[in-house]
Amino acid sequence: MASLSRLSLYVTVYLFLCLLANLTLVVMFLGGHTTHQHHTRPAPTPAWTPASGHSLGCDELPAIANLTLIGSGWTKAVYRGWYGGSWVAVKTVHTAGHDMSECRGEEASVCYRRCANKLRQEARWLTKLSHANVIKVFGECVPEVEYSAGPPRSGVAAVVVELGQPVRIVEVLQMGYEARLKLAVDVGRILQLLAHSPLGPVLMKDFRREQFVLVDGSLKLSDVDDVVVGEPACSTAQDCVIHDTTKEHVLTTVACDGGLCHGHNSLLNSIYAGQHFMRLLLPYGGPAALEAASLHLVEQQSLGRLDSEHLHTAIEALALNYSMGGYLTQAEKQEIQNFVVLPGSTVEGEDFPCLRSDGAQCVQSVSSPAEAASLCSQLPACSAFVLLQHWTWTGRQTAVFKKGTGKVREERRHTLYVRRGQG
Ligand SMILES: Nc1ncnc2c1ncn2[C@@H]1O[C@H](COP(=O)(O)OP(=O)(O)OP(=O)(O)O)[C@@H](O)[C@H]1O
Repeated sequence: MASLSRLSLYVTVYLFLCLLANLTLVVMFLGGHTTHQHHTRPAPTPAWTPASGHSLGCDELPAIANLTLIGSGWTKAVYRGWYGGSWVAVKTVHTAGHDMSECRGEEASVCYRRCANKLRQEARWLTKLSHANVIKVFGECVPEVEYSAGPPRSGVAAVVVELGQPVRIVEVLQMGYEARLKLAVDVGRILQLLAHSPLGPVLMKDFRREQFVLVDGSLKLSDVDDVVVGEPACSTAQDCVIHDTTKEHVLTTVACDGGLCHGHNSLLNSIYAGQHFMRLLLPYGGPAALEAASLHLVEQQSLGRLDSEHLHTAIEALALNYSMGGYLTQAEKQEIQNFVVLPGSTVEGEDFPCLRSDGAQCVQSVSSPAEAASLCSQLPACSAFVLLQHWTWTGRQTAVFKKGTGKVREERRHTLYVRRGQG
């Protein structure tokens, strides 16, 4: 009964998310722009590339073309713009945002300056945190001038950064296992960075998906204006208690040592990351043999038993296990003996659909020819498979499974394996 009501809760949440996603699309359509599709490339503006190392400043800001608002939060309004042949994101003060509208008692210019300083501080922290999973800063312009509202132009505080796309739950849920595993590895690396950053141990007070963006399939930290640098102060262990998200139950306590709660930030970031990412990214869709380990990892994380360091190690180990096929049994590894190998050959057609992939072809990455042989043996329709010269980010090779070997032809870049007694 309990699992039935949990199931109906999941279905309701899922339907709500779908509805939300559709509404968002309608709103974006009516608004005349999409937040994630790049428009046709405009003509190049001044010679500049993100790799040039040249930092953009107030002089370059007016030359950023095709500005479109792509997102906003409490403090910032973010635009996409075109500069020197590349798309960039321009962060500005959100003049209609919470931080500006909350300070009614003060002069607008005072509030604006506070927000502009927050922008500048964020640019500094992003630069100091420099990492493959942190958005790159290309320049900033925070002039000491009077408050001036509107899109980025001279006189407006702005920080130019690498452009990403928002992390949308519906899209994440539609990703294949390997793409989700990549994001989980990225979360682990971001947690590790925050725990041992050049700034000291950093806590993301407001750890939500909105604080991250996707760039070419990688997760990157993009919003660090609301972080705490350094562990909280304490006088007894009681000050170092970590509660669950409802703030009602004590999850765990870290040591109070030398007046600081040691490991507090690392543990709390890990708990938040479990709720907002790992729960969605890890448990399902991978090899059945990895499911139990993945579920255990997510559970340990939510209970506050895995700090950032341990989570990072565990997720890297999981990814390595996946890439090497460490989960295969001896019997599964032996299946390859039932196949004949034909290097430089392929099969034309003979495709069949399967649960592992979309479309008419059965395509999947494999850790080795032995894993492909084992998978083929488990599929009643399968009598051969072709290994392509294509490897995924984990180093696994792409295999195409075939139902017959009617038309075998030469193909230098393929290796054909035919089940004995077939064809
Ligand atoms: N580099 C980027 N590329 C693309 N979109 C971005 C980028 N940075 C931020 N955004 C989008 O703009 C939104 C607002 O940006 P940001 O989170 O920095 O503002 P904020 O005012 O600090 O938000 P919050 O109130 O959540 O703290 C984000 O949720 C994200 O969707």
